[in-house]
Amino acid sequence: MATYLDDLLLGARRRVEAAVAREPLAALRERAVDAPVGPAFAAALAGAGVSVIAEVKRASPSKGPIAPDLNAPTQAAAYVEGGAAAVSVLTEPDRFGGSLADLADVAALGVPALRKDFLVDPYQVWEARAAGAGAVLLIAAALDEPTLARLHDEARSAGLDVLVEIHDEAEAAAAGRIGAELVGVNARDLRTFVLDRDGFARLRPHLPERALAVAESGVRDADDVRRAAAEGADAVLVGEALVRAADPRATVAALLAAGGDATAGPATAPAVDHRPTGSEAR
Ligand SMILES: O=C(O)c1ccccc1NCC(=O)[C@H](O)[C@H](O)COP(=O)(O)O
Repeated sequence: MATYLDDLLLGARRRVEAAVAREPLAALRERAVDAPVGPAFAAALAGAGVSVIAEVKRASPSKGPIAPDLNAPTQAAAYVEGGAAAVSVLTEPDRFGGSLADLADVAALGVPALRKDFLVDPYQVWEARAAGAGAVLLIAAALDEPTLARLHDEARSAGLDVLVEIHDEAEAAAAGRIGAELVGVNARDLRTFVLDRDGFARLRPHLPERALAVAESGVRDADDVRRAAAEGADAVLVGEALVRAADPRATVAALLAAGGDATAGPATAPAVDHRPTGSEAR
């Protein structure tokens, strides 16, 4: 029986086909390398304490509509004022209500931005680059290992960082083999939507030694961030709790403080970008 994840992957393939018909890969690449490179994503997470990757999320398969009227750049600006190191933007339209326009609008703020979507084709990597993203998400559960490695290499050659998302020991090992430098443990099973709140602690020792570790999904409050910090997270990725918050700026600041960053508060300096320039990424 087809799962939600299968449907999401099928939808992604269909959107790629339609997009290629409008703009072939060669033309997209040409446009992408001429666009300014987005601020570095991974470097922004490497500071003291647990960094916050704050997500722009209007809806989800597990919850339905969450914040349907959310304005992506306004929400992202509040996150940045609260001290978020980076912003995750769901670009999947059918179940999450997102778009590449949201990604471009958020990236235009000058914040490191992650394209969070169901990537199955190099074309989507170049769409992210053209929109000004600093990173893309690759979901190990959605890709066989050769495809995961190919998309990882494509993203790196496009000058993007890659957050490799895993759910178990086998996927953690695959992340190591492909040279992942940024690995997220998603507490949410993408087929059943059940949250495994012990998953990060269980999988943390299996992550590639030098990789930054991100705890994704189900982070509700300061206690959850304290727990992630104690379990060895470098960053937490938080969606629903922030889009439902009455004051997203203050909520990010409170999560950041719980993560042990003595400098918690409004972000003042952009992250240093050590990645290739647009023409070097060509
Ligand atoms: O959120 C879902 O229901 C979902 C279902 C199937 C695939 C992916 C899904 N979410 C994407 C994410 O990974 C989360 O948006 C992200 O980690 C933030 O999670 P949360 O803080 O629990 O909103």
